[in-house]
Amino acid sequence: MINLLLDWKSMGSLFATLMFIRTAVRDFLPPEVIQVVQHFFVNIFSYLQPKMVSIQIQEFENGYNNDIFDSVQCYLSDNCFYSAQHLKLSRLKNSTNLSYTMIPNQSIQDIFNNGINFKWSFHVTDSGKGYTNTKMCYFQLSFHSKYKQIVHTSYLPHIMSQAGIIKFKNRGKKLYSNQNVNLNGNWSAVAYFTHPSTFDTIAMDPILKQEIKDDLKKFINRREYYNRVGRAWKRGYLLYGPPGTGKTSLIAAIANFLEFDIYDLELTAVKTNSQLKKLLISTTSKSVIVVEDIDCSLDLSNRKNTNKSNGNINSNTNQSTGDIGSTFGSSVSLSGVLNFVDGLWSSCGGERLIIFTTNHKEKLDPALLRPGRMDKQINLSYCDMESFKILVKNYLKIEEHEIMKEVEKMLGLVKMTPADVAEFFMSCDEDAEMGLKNVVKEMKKRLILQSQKEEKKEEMKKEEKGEEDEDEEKNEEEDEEKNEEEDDSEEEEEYGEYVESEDEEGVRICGGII
Ligand SMILES: Nc1ncnc2c1ncn2[C@@H]1O[C@H](COP(=O)(O)OP(=O)(O)OP(=O)(O)O)[C@@H](O)[C@H]1O
Repeated sequence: MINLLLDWKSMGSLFATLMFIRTAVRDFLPPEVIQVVQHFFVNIFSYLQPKMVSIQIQEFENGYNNDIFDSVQCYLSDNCFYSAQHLKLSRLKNSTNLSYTMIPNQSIQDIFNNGINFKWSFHVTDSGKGYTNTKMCYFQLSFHSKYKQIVHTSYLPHIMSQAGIIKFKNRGKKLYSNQNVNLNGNWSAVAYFTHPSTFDTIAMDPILKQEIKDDLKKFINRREYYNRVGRAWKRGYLLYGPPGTGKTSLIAAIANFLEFDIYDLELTAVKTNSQLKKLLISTTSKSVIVVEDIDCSLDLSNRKNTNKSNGNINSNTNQSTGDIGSTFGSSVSLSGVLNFVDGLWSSCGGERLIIFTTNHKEKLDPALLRPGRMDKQINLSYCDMESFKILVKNYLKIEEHEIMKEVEKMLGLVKMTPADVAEFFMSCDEDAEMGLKNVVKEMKKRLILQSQKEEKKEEMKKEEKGEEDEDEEKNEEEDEEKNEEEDDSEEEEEYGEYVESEDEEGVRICGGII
């Protein structure tokens, strides 16, 4: 007790001394000296403090979804359970997976490479401009400046590749957007929503549309049939056509029609065949598995080479064989992909639709296209009048218009994708006349460009042909000269020099030696 009193007494006198020194310094030292001293202490403190770097990853960049944000979100959702204090628990429709997600202003630690500590925090602000709402979300990564290089070369790439896999597992209907992720101020890697695209909003040939719907209905009602014939209950679709013709929209329409979840398989993020296998087996029944831009995901045209070296393309026993994904830093082989399409998950039960998309069908290996792997190939092409009418009805809320006659004439001459047309209709605020006029204007512009291009091509062809003709003439002349020389020398050898004369019937008669 006495010691404590003594301590308090000494503390009191210490404070009194400090106050005295402070007053003395203020009163007697010139302000310039005080400033220098202050500066000195600030420098010392900042030097002693760890130098932290922070990186902000925003959900939207220039109005577009930021892929990195998406990946970080997926990565952290799988890692936040052990380190966050407040969590949100959710589960996808039709899924058995539980998912823990963070609440705004929470931070978590992520230990990388057995010891490097990274701090992640999640924030939602009202000031930013989101794509569909005014909330702006971002993740902040903080770390010591000495790890800058590691973050750039190892940690962020690690997150991206992990996210590719986690995303696949959890994505559900989140394939197309994460717009509703922020509506309640929380984030969730497994948030899903329904893409508004339906068969009614898709602009395509009505007969083809009906055919697809019938095919899908038949497929989902055939459990018994698939069981009886001993086949996996799956169906493979290939959607092909130029960009902007509605491949992604059709996938959403199919999923909505069947009420299936969608899994977006990013093949480039999958490292090995066995990983691919695990991912596919972990998909739930009643799902659509999508591999977009298959020609860009893997160099599938290499199959022939692979086949030669392997002898057996469908064997999946050797991981190193058919390692065509290696160019993309992944070792998923064509055999892995083909096995997957062939019904690797037949043991899982439940129906699955596998949809591949490509802008370049001609680049795909025939092995991937054969029936059984791709049961249905759907070509989505440029706008024809039928699909144009659907777009007019959906966007402009009209069925007929005088200008549509002009459009009909031009559609046969100019290539317009449904996405092009939709863009013009979107920007006219439902003013039908303005929308249609803008489309016609664009078509005329394209028509002029198209004819200019064709003229140029014609000219180039003519020039090339002219050069070729000249070359040919030259070659012919040279050949003739050569032949004549050869003939002369041959005959000279046999007969010596000869004279040439023609008889009455025009038959050439070679004279003998004169
Ligand atoms: N057939 C269509 N019917 C209705 N809207 C369409 C159609 N095609 C394109 N669109 C519109 O254009 C946008 C882009 O289309 P979408 O992404 O489906 O095309 P895509 O063929 O998948 O393109 P990409 O090959 O570049 O992925 C869609 O959001 C939709 O609004």
